[in-house]
Amino acid sequence: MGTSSNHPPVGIIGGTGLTTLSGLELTGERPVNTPWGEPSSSLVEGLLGDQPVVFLSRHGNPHRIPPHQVNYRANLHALYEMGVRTVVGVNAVGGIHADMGPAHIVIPDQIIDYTWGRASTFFEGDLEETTHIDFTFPYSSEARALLIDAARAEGLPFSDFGVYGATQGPRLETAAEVLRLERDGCDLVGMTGMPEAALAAELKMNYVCLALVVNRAAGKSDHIITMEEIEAAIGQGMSGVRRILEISMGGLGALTARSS
Ligand SMILES: CSC[C@H]1O[C@H](OP(=O)(O)O)[C@H](O)[C@@H]1O
Ligand code: HPA
Repeated sequence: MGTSSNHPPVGIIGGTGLTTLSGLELTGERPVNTPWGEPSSSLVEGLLGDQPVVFLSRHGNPHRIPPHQVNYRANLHALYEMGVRTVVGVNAVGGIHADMGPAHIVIPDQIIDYTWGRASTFFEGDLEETTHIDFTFPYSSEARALLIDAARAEGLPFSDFGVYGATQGPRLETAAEVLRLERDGCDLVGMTGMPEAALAAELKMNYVCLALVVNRAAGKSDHIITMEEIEAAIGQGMSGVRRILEISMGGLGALTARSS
């Protein structure tokens, strides 16, 4: 067994195509419960290099929870209780920007939230005061820089910018909806980026999105979207995502908690 750094564990929330994290030297696995209910999966503890990691599968393992039914509050709270202060959310996305085709990696810098009806805050119920967190920059700039450096070092096809449009799902979008997202300034579309990012911010955790484009968004190619093309893009691109995680992990572990 390898030796562990003294850094707190980094949380990795794996999405479509990343239900388990190969390369993790396992140190434990436990089911947990939280005041917000059960997380999507048990929490898998291990080492990536010498960095402690806690891995959680957003859609469960096996993949069975649709995006609008993920218990995002339980997921983030469970990671927080394990000592995690920096979280990487790995997401499969549709590419809207012309340069963001299948197997392209994106480290986005902004979000627009189109989801509805999801439990999206920890600040509700019997409160002593209302709380409005700042969310100007939803992703940690330090964590983004580490992922960008790793993608560059590996020579992977990637973009260091992008607006993630979070839709409700579970259906994919219409072509007109994607045109609207594009007019709004979205470069990517996915179904799970929110409220995950906002809940991490409420807990003062650093949060960063590592997105793999698995299809061109609806209407942006000459064909409809198929699961076959999505699986092919995952097969082509997820190894790069894993490499970025491996390379950046020590730096992510060294980050201090979000200041605002
Ligand atoms: C057609 S795949 C859609 C599915 O994949 C993405 O999940 P995740 O962000 O967890 O990787 C997307 O948000 C949908 O849930
Ligand atoms: O085209 C998409 N739309 C929404 N979510 C997605 N997740 C992967 N591809 C897509």
